[in-house]
Amino acid sequence: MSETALRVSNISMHIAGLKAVDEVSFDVPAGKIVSLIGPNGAGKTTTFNVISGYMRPTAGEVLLFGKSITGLAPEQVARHGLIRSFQRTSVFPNCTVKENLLTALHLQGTSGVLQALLRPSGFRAEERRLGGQAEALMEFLGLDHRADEQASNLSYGEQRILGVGLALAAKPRVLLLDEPAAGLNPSETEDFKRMVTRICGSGVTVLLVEHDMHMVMSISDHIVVLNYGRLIATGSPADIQSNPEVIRAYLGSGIKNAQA
Ligand SMILES: Nc1ncnc2c1ncn2[C@@H]1O[C@H](COP(=O)(O)OP(=O)(O)OP(=O)(O)O)[C@@H](O)[C@H]1O
Repeated sequence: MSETALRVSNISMHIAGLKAVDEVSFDVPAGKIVSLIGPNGAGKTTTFNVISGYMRPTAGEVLLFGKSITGLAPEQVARHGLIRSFQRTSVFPNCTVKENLLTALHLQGTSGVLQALLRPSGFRAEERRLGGQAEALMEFLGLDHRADEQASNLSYGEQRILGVGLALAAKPRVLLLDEPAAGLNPSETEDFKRMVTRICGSGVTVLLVEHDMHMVMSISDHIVVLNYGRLIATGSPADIQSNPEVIRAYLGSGIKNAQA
């Protein structure tokens, strides 16, 4: 059996008297792609906010590889290896693709002004090391041919991929993706799906919130369904597609949308 990367244990998040998330528990196995789905207002974003430290849950616990990260600030959660990539693109528009990745890598690196002043050769070695990592990341993302392009000149799909690249620069063990396919055209969605599969293949566990049911059903190992803040089903894509409660609450219209 595979190790549990992320355990969400009985979390509740009450906001102004509303049970946005109500006693939700699920596991994300290491090395898998898990999708969190459900109708608008079901509590998906709130669950992401709790997991990634943007909200402290009213009750319950979040464990990352067995260690509690409940109530930690987002930067502390990130230091433990859980990184969240946001729905809106968050690239530096006036920098090139390579500069974007180098900036993100520098934030993880050890070089600093003091080190540069004290030991310029060490600083140069660090620059070379990060340059090599940026090249490898660009190749992994399929953006190597765009290395010197300003990020604002990339297509929307490429900008989303670069946004994920910035998250990957932090070397996550678990990556949370918030509606990665939103606004992407079908061919960009295919590119994105391939990249998510490659990310998972490289050993990073992926949890995503997504409304595009074609994407969810084709890439997920496991699906978690929320409705009105409560967990109503978990299972494989096949289990979920044939679950009457999920069809009633969500997939009835979701499948129609996905096929449109
Ligand atoms: N900061 C907040 N203040 C008040 N209500 C909130 C807040 N955040 C979430 N809610 C409410 O909590 C419930 C769950 O919202 P949430 O955004 O988590 O759902 P969702 O499943 O992500 O929806 P969507 O698919 O539309 O993004 C909703 O009823 C929402 O209105």
